[in-house]
Amino acid sequence: MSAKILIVEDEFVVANSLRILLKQAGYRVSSIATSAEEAYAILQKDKHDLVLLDIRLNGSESGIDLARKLKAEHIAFVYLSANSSQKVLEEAKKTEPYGFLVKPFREKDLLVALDIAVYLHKNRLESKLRQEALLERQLLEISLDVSDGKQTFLTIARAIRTFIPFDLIVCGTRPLTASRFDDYGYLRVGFDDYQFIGKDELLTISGLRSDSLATLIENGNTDTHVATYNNGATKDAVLVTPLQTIWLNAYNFESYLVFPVALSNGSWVHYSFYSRRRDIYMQSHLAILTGFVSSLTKATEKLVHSDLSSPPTIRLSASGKHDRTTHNQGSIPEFKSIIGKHPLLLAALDLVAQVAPYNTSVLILGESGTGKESIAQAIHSLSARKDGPFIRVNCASIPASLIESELFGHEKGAFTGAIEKRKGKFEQADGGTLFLDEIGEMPLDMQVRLLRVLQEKEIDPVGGKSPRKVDVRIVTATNRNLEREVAEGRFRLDLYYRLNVFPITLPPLRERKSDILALAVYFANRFCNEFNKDFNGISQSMIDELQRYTWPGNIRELENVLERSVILNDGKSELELKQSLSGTADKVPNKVAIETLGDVRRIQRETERDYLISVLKKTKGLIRGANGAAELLNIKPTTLEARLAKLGIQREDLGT
Ligand SMILES: Nc1ncnc2c1ncn2[C@@H]1O[C@H](COP(=O)(O)OP(=O)(O)OP(=O)(O)O)[C@@H](O)[C@H]1O
Repeated sequence: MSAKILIVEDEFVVANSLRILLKQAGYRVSSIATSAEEAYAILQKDKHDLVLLDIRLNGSESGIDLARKLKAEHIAFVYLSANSSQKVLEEAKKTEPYGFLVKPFREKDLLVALDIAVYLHKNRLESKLRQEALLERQLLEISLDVSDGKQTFLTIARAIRTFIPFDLIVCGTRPLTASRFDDYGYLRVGFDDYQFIGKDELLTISGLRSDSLATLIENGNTDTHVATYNNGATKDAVLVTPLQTIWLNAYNFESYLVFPVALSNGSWVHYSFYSRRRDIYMQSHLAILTGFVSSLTKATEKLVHSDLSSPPTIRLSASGKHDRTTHNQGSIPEFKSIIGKHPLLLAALDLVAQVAPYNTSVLILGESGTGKESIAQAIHSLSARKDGPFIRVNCASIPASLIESELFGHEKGAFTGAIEKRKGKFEQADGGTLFLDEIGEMPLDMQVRLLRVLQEKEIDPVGGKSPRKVDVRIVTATNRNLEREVAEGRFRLDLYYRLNVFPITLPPLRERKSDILALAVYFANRFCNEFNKDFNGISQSMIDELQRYTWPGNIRELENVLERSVILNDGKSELELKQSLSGTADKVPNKVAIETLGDVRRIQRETERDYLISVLKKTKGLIRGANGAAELLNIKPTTLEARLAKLGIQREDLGT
């Protein structure tokens, strides 16, 4: 049956022509509402598949206000709007619309947008239902489990994490009194790595004495109700309790959400979620918790009746520090080569774990060198397709004239030079994953073909007579702002929405500087192993420099810097930088413009080249044997020769 649509538009002429257009295209238009209030009343009475929504409306509420309600109730909507200010567009984007049409639009644009909205809604709904079923099952399993209290709480935290992101989760019984302060929590310190925080730890971190904490609790108000707090957001002014202030300050949290659960004995347990990110908690998070309140209550009953004093799974070590459950990305081996614990990276990995098992298309966004390919690989390895092929295509590196046959294959004789039949990347990826890197570079005519393949799930090889079915999961990546590309006419809106079903954004390295040291040590170990050298640590001055730098080339640039440092190291001392990093403007006054990753690579190559030439000059060109350059650099002569060849260093360069 065709989709049923409600039009919310206060300009009669526009609304009426939309109605005619949609009817002609086979949609059912139930009615036209001119205000958000009227539309909401209609939607309460009658189920609709989609709402077409103007932003500016009659009445006190705007289309964006209505959209927030639609989002909470999982009703799909597409905005229709005349040119709006950047601020309005930002607000509209936060409501996660299923499409956006700017007036005046063409009939074709409208129909494509609706088609995609219906597709997206189906996908999002399916994935939401799957996730909810999983959470429900996990919570019920917890209520039947026999673990100790701390383990039970950790299991609850892990299950909820996918739905309610947090850096710290705390639970405690209420009403709260100083004599019965039993709040405790888990601080997330890795993908699946948590640190237990009880009263003692809270006192240590806050620098408070036990009696001051007691006074604070006795004299202060306590949290008594559901609340979301977003620092900086003035709209939701809530009273922050003294205890919450301690948690907020202890870890520099910016947002929190409190959710109370009523127990059968009349008492309450409060779950508090804290995050270092601003404005993260929304009504939709509370709606999720409310939806699970019955199974969460069962798990909580189990939690409060568990023996908290039984041997905890996570033990305190003699030093008072806590042993971690795992290192790196913990229980997921596919993440083991993804180093870092920054909340922005962990948030991205949560999304990866969430989407990987399904066939949903994923769009990975991030600057060059942020690890997009590594993430695409992890999505494949975590999916049921993991034994199938993982095929990568760099859309930027294939000439426009070859891209069609490269992707879809060709028959023998299809064009001059096609001397035999060739399978395209789609067919090669059959049963597996096709990773289309730098999708923003794909020519417009190929974008149409790609859209068709995504819709029909079949390909047309060049010169072929009939289409062939393919079973491929598509993961795409780009370092471009695709929305801007769409606005400037270089990327098709319909393809953008099709690919953007599940976006994952990777943070640039400068926004996760706390991961730099771990990454540097990881790369240092890797290259020392590769070049067969001992790793003697990284000098403090190099660490300081790495921390100060802004990393335009992100992790790839850091990897290159470490490779060079290891090559230039004698294997007996700490790694040094030898040459300062070149990206920070204030450090290199008259530097050449460094605008692309290519510039960074070129400078790195030149530095390494200069250094090797200076060493070769010292050894008078001698590479092998005693006092040869290889010995001075403590690398194998063959490795040095390979580097010299790669950098194009010849005898003439030594000036001898
Ligand atoms: N979190 C990480 N831990 C360890 N190594 C990483 C991590 N992220 C990326 N790398 C490494 O950094 C390098 C660059 O990563 P990758 O090629 O995945 O980036 P990219 O975003 O796809 O880059 P581009 O946009 O230029 O294609 C690779 O060698 C990868 O193995």
